[in-house]
Amino acid sequence: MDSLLPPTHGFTPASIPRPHFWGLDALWARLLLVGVLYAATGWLSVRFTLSPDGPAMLWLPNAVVLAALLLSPRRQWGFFAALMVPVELLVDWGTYSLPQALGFATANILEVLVGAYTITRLCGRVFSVQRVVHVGWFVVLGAGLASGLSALLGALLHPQHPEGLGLWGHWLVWWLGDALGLMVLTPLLLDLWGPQLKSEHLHLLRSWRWWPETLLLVVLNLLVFGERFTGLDSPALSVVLMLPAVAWLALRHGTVGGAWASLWTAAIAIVLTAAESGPYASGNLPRSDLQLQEFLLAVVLSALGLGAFVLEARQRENALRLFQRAVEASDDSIAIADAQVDDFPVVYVNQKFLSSTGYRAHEVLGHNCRFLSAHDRDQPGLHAVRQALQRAEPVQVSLRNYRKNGELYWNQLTLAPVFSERGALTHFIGVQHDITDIKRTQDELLAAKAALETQNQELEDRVQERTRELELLSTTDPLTGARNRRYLMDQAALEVARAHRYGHPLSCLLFDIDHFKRVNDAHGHDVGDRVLIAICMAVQAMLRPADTLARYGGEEFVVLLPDTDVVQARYAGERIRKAMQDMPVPAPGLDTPLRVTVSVGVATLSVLHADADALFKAADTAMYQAKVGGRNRVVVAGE
Ligand SMILES: Nc1nc2c(ncn2[C@@H]2O[C@H](COP(=O)(O)OP(=O)(O)OP(=O)(O)O)[C@@H](O)[C@H]2O)c(=O)[nH]1
Repeated sequence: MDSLLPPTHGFTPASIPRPHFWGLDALWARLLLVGVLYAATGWLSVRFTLSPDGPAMLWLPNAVVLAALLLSPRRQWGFFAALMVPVELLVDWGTYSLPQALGFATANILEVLVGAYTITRLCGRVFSVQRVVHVGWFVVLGAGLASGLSALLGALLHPQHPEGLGLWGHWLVWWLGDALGLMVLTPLLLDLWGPQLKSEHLHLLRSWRWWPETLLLVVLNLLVFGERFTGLDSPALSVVLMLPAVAWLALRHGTVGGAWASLWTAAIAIVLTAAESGPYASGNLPRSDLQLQEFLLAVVLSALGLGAFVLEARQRENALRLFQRAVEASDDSIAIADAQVDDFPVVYVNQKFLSSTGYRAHEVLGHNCRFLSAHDRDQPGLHAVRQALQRAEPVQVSLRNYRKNGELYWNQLTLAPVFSERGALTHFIGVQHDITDIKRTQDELLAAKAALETQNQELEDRVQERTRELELLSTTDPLTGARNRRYLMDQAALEVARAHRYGHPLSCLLFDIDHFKRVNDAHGHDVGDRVLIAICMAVQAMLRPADTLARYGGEEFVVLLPDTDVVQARYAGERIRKAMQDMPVPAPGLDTPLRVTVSVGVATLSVLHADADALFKAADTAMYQAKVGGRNRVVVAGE
C-alpha cells in the first residue's frame, strides 16, 4: 500500500535531484539562502535563548542546514558544511574566542552530517516527516544521536561548565537545545522548501486557513508563561494547557502543524522565561532552564509523533478510498465474504454485482453466495470452489450461475483468500466475470467444428470407397467381373515368391471354352458374352477365398491355387470341367439352354519353373494337349 500513498515532502537527494528551495536552482543561491538563515537563526538563538547555565536552550541553525542536506544531493553536502564555518564565526563574534567558535562550527558540522547521513541511510531514498517510522528515525538519529555527539564536543570545548551542572549537566542542556532546534525547525523547512505537490496536507505554512489557530496558541502561551500579567506560575498548568493545544494543531495539520506549534511555544516560553516570567523562571525553580527544555521536549515529541500518526492514517484512508473507488468502478462483479463467520456470509458487493445478478443489496449481504448457482449444484467448478474454500487457496473456475429472474449466465470466478497480518484467514474476495457471450461463441464454434469433422469423415469415407472401387475396376475384367490379366500377373508373382520362400505348393489351372467360336457364330456375340459371364460366376462360386480367377485371354481363364499340390489341383480342374459340362446356360431367343465344355491344363510349381510365366506356359501346354486329346478333359503338365 505504501506505493499508493500520496508522495510526500522531505525527499532524499536521490529522488529529488533539484530540490525547490523556493525555486532557487543555482547552488550558490541556495548556499546564500542557507547562510543567511543560519546567521539569522544563530543570532536569534544566541541573542534570546542563551540559558543561565551557558549554552543555547534552543539552537536553530543546525536545523536549517540539516533540512538543506536532506533536500540536496550528497555531493553538495560539503559546500553546506563548509559554509557553516564562516557563518558560525560571524555568529559567535564577540561572544566566543576564535578557537572556540571554530570548535563549535566543527561540532555543528558533525551534527548535521551525522544526522543527514544516518537518516537517509535508514529511511531509504525518500525521507518524509509525514511517516511515523521516518519521524522516529529523525528523532532518534538527528535529535538523539547527532545532537548528542555534537553537544558532547561543544560541552568539552566550552570554557567553563555552568555552576552546579558539571560536564554532563552542561552536555545535557546543550544536547536538548540542539535537539529541540532540529525538531521544531527542520520539518517546517522541509515543508517550505520541498517540491510543490497538489496535496491538501502539504505546504501548510503557505495557507492562511490555520493562522487563527496559531493566534489562539500564542494567546495560550502568553497566558501560561506571562506570569507578570496573569500571575500564573504552575509547571503542571503549562503541561495541562500547552500539550493539548500543540497536540490539537498536530492532529489537525500533521507533523508540520505540530512543529509549527512547538516552535511558537518554544519561542514564547524561552523568551518569557528569560525575562523571569512563567512557571520555569529561575526564581521559581532550581535548574529552571533544564526543566523548561524537558517541558519543550515533551511538547515537541508528542507533536511530531501525533502529527506523523495522523498523516499516515490519512494517507492510508486516502489509499483505501482509492481502492474502494476502483472496486466500485470495476466492470467485473466483486463480492467479499467473511471467512471468520460460519457459512462465509457476503459482507460486500459492488454495484456491478447487483446490476448483473438483478439482486438488491439486502438480498445478498449476510447470505452465502451459493444462491447464485441455484439448484445447479453438481458442477465441476463448484467442487473446485469448495476445495479452495476449505484449503484457503486461490482458484479460477467457470460456473453456471443464475440471475434473480432465473436466467442462466456463465461466470468466470476468480476466488482469492485474504489473510490478516498474523496469517489468519479473514475474507474471500470473488471477482466474477460474465463470460456468457464468450461461452456461447465457444459452443457455436465447437458445434461448427464437430459438424466439420463429421463432414470431413464422410468425405474421407467416400474417397476411400471410391478409391477401392477404382482399384477394383483397374484390376477387374469389365465383362465377366473376374480379375484381369495385369492383376493375375502381380498376384502370381507374389504367390510364386511366397511358395518358393516357404516351400508351399502352388498350382494353376488354365481352361479354355471348347469351340466357342461356334457359339458366337451360331448365336451372336451377346450370347457368347452371356456364356463367358455364366462360366465365370459358376467357377468363382466353386473357389476358396484365397484362389484367384482371372481372364487370361479371349475365352481363356486362369485359376491360381495357392497351397495346392498337383493332386488337389487335378481334382479342382476336374470339378470345374464337370461343372461346366453339366451347366445349362440359358440365353434369350433360345428354346433350350446352351451347353459348353472346357479343356483344362493343370500345372504345379516346381524347380522347373523360374517364375509365374513359366508356370502359365506349362499349364497352357497341358491345356493344348487337352484340346488335341479331344477337348472336355483335364491334362496335368508333365504327365
Ligand atoms: N462373345 C465373345 N466371344 C469372344 C470374346 N473373346 C473371344 N471370343 C471369341 O472366341 C472365339 C475363339 O475361337 P477360337 O480361338 O477359334 O477357338 P474355339 O472356337 O473356341 O475352338 P477351340 O478353342 O479350338 O476349341 C472367337 O470366335 C472369338 O471371337 C468375347 O469377349 N466375347
